[in-house]
Amino acid sequence: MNAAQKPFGWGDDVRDYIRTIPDFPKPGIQFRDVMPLFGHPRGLRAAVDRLVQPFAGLRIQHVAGLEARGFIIGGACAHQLSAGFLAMRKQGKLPGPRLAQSYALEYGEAVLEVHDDAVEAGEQVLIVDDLLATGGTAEAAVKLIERLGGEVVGAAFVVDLPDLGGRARLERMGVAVHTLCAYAGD
Ligand SMILES: O=P(O)(O)OC[C@H]1O[C@H](OP(=O)(O)OP(=O)(O)O)[C@H](O)[C@@H]1O
Ligand SMILES: Nc1ncnc2[nH]cnc12
Repeated sequence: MNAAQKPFGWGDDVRDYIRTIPDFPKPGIQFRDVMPLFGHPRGLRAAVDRLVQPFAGLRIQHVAGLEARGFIIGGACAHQLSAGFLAMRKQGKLPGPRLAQSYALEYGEAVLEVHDDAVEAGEQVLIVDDLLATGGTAEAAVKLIERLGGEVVGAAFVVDLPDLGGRARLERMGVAVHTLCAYAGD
């Protein structure tokens, strides 16, 4: 039985539906693949419900999803919170006037961009992504939202890799971090 066929119960650990692929995309990286969780009918529902739970009842105007897997789970969370969806895109994808922020990844470097009219001053934004590693991507998202005048109410991730320091890095910036599971020590 593969993960998509196994029934998902409310008490289940989301890790049972996340696959680890060694040495992807580079030797030494343990790639935590959330797609079996997102591909499971009740797994996706459980992930969304658990991610938005601490933020339900807040006045959130936008969920900012980080390209690319953050678009899947962030779009679903935006719908659940009756918020708009804000696309934080990799460089070169946005057609209109935009702000850019460069950052370092666990395995490379990149630039995140957002349209310069995507957030009104004072609007509250929740950041959502599949995984928090070094926190470089999420830190770039926080900086872009704040440069636009928005307020980051929190950042929610399915997976935390605490050994890579992302949670501590975001918390040092004053961001409330919510994660559903962690992989540490390997
Ligand atoms: O905390 P960090 O060290 O910044 O790493 C986390 C980011 O890395 C992955 O995205 P990736 O850049 O691989 O893009 P993808 O979703 O397009 O595959 C993941 O989806 C996060 O966005
Ligand atoms: N170990 C990892 N698994 C999946 N996505 C990642 N993004 C950064 N590090 C990752």
